[in-house]
Amino acid sequence: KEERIVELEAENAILHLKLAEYQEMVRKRCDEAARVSALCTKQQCLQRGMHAASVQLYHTIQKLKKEVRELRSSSLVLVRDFQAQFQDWVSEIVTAAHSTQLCSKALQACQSRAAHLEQSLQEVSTRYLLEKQTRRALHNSLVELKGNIRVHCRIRPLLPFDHEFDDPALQNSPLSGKVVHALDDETVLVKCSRPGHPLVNKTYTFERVYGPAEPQDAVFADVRPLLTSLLDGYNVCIMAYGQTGSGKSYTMLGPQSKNHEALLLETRGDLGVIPKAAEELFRLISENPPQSPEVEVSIVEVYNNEVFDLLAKDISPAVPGAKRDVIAAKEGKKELFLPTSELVNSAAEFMRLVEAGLQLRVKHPTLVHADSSRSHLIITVTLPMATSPDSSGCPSDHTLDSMPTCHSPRRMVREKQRASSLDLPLGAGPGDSLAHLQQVRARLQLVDLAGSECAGMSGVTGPALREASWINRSLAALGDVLGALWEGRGHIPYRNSKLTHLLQDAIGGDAKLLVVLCVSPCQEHLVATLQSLSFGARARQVQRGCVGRRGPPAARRRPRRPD
Ligand SMILES: Nc1ncnc2c1ncn2[C@@H]1O[C@H](COP(=O)(O)OP(=O)(O)OP(=O)(O)O)[C@@H](O)[C@H]1O
Repeated sequence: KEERIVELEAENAILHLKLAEYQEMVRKRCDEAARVSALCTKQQCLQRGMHAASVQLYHTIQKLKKEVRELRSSSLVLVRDFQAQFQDWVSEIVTAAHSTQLCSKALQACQSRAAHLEQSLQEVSTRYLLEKQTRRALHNSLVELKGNIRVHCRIRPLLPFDHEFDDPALQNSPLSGKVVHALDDETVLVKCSRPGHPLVNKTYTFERVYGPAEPQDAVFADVRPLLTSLLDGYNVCIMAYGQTGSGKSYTMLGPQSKNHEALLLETRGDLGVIPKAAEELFRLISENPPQSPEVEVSIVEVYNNEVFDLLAKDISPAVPGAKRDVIAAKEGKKELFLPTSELVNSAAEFMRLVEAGLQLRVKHPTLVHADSSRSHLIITVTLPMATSPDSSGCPSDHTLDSMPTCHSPRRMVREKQRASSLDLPLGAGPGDSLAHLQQVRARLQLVDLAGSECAGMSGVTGPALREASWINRSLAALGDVLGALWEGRGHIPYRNSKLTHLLQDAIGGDAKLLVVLCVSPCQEHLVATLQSLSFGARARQVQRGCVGRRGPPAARRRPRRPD
């Protein structure tokens, strides 16, 4: 029994083990069944989604099929349209090609016509230029025959010290802008406007008008022929006139700097009339070998109606060097001022003298111009002219200015002073007859006038006001002299001012006189500009009779460019 019990217990244990095994299998099968059931559920969902998607896809495909059908029919229509349009275009292109051919033929015809017209325009322009030159030459000859004063006008550009400079709106405003314009190379247009009044345009005609952009070279190009005339024996005077700050010193000397040495160093284009004239003078002299290379220079300034010698030397050993000396008029047959004169052999020597003189010139800053010249500067260049003893060649009676050759320079200057003080030929002894004199002199005067000014605008007081008053008085005296000459009065009031007294020969005599009017373009200077332009207009009306030449007849000399 016990064995049986053990057997049964062992059997029971085995059965328990099997049961546990079967339970484990059942649990695994249950897990698998659950997983399979979840997969089945998921698959069912997917199947449902796929069904819905396939239904949607079916609808979409149906729709797309419909659209493709529509597209096909509309593309057929488009193709048909395009073919029709293409046919149109082809026919248009054929027509255009045809008309292009016609046009190119017409263009060729036009081009040859234009070339022809251009050529004739060129011919006409050349003829016009020639005619203009001829007219100008004839006008110059007429001016010369009548002894008229040539007047050129230079309009300076707007400059940083002008109110309008930085403001383009002001520049074009009729009440405060640029009101003076060069209409062409002979006409100045002034737009006169006052608040509450209509705009009045005034025009002035001169022998030459330089616009603001015209360089120094353009001014000198018109001065150069006068130097040829000087070497041909004519007295010449070139004078810059205008209100303060209008560009007189710029025109005559070039841009000014405190260091006057700069005059020699300035770029060539900027040099003014005086340095360029010096170079041209010595160039012309070097081309004419019989001509003496020495010219005599004197420099004076008229300041407060006194004449100052700017080349006077202080000979006292204590203060050697330059001295600003007053010159009193010497009474003789004719009152004369006798400034120191020096002989120079080259343009560089000439300019060194000018620079030395400028160091002594009186300047004073004003509200209108920070570097205002307070005196009239007169540089006189006297040139001995070689001639034969019997050559008369001189229509006027200026042989009194003749002088003999062959003296040392120092003696020549002294003798000249002595002779001119008596108004006799230099070196002429008691027995000398004028017919035997071997040289005559031609004179070039280069004048940088002080500028007229309105004390209200320039803001000067005290001594500067006195200077301004003398400047205005001497310029008024210049105007009076021109007025008297214009009216042909018997008495010309040269002696009313030292300025007119000194320039008497140039203004009323036989010199070729060129006045360069300098004007500002600004509205604020309009009154002074109109005054300057009226002065110029009056000056060119003055007829002084034929200008006279000193020296041998033109036939004996090398031909020069006509002035
Ligand atoms: N054409 C120009 N181009 C450039 N700058 C100019 C011109 N004209 C004048 N200027 C300048 O304008 C200023 C005044 O000119 P400038 O000294 O020649 O006047 P001005 O008429 O001699 O005056 P003032 O009578 O008071 O001495 C200077 O700074 C000068 O350099």
